[in-house]
Amino acid sequence: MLPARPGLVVFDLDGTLVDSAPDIAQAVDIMLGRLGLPEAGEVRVRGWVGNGVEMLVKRALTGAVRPAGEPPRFREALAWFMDAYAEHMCDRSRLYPGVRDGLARIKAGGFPTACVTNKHSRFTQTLLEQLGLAPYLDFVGSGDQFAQHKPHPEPLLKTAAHFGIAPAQSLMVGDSANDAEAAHRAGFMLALVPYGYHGAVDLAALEPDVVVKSIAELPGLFEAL
Ligand SMILES: O=C(O)COP(=O)(O)O
Ligand SMILES: [Mg+2]
Repeated sequence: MLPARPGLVVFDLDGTLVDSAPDIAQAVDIMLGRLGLPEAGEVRVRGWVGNGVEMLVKRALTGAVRPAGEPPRFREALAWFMDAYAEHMCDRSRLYPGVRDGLARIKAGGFPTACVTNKHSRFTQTLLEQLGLAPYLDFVGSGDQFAQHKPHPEPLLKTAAHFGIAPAQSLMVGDSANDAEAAHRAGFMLALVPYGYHGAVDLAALEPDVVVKSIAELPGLFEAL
């Protein structure tokens, strides 16, 4: 259970609000095709999302989840990916069930809201607008807008400071080990969703305050506090 009623609710994007992997996978495969390399496919790409676009492209080029250094043709590959994803960002990406309803009720309840993602700012705002989420979010912070990515706590600490809310009064809602580590290091409360892109990680091992099956469960939890 959450230890306190949050004064700020911060949402992760990919894997928490939006199932973006089908379009990300398509753009990865377009990029690999341009380089004359075999396609990766959606199942593998799902395991590569969550650490920003540069890491995604390195993973796609090497097939390794923790690639060392910069693989050959990285810059060229990154440019191909950025172009392909910009063109196909919203072909098949969908909100997870309960997201719109949950966000609308949280906003109506007067809670300040933010989205903090490792996604590049070239894509974040457009995706939020195309999926109709922009009106529910008071602040959006993308991976390239902070010096450090999640799991580093900086994006969360800067976001809490932006609102003037103490980290201990702030809630991170995410799907991955990156979100959990960032939340713990920042001193945020943590809610996790069981879907998304956390691979085989056991959610309990990430020590969330609460696991919610959908974002629509959150407003009821807040009311109870
Ligand atoms: O890695 C990305 O591009 C985005 O990941 P996030 O929205 O889950 O932080
Ligand atoms: Mg995520």
